[in-house]
Amino acid sequence: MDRLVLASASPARLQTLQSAGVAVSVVVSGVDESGVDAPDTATLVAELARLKAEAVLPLVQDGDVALLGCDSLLDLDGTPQGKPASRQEASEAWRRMRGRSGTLLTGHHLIVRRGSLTERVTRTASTTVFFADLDDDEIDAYVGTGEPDHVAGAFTIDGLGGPFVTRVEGDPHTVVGLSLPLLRAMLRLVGVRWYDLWEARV
Ligand SMILES: Nc1nc2c(ncn2[C@H]2C[C@H](O)[C@@H](COP(=O)(O)OP(=O)(O)OP(=O)(O)O)O2)c(=O)[nH]1
Repeated sequence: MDRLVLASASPARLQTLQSAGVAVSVVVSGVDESGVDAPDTATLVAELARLKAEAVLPLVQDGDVALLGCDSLLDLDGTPQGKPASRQEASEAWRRMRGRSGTLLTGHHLIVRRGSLTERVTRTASTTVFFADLDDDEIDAYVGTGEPDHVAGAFTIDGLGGPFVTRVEGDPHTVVGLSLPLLRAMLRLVGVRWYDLWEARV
């Protein structure tokens, strides 16, 4: 196993893996997330991650493969928040979030196929995110950049939203959309060592 197939259109997930030296190919699942329901946010992100990875598996050519699907949502008071549907929704989300904390949950579904054996591992990582107490003008300015439109919970920790997150408790990569230490542990459960996936380095 010398490459990971990422079943995600997320530039943040791809960048996270590439920065960690992982040889990665992207096959976007195109899964419609809208109709999927679950009793809680942790279960929902795990199910969405599973749907994405399983949708891509048949698209990957035969042979051995390690394939990962992910999904991220912000849980605020038990309510899952994905990407805002509008600028208005992003503003309303920030008015709820400011000065408080929420839990960013990222589901991971790993499929490893070796010959006729296919193994699956699903795990969810959670990181608590503490938000600065933005005033209305800051919220309007940040929402106006358009960055919140594309990210779960309408914020980033590694982009324009950086100043608006005062601290995190847990793996920060989970917030960006893919927990590297969790993926390492998942791979190990199915006999893949992290360094097997490192891009050949000169
Ligand atoms: N760079 C960055 N991206 C973030 C952050 N928080 C959330 N995101 C992004 C990661 C994902 O691209 C997106 C969450 O949406 P999804 O989990 O549905 O993934 P996405 O629709 O991007 O692609 P996919 O459904 O996997 O094909 O939000 C952050 O702090 N930094």
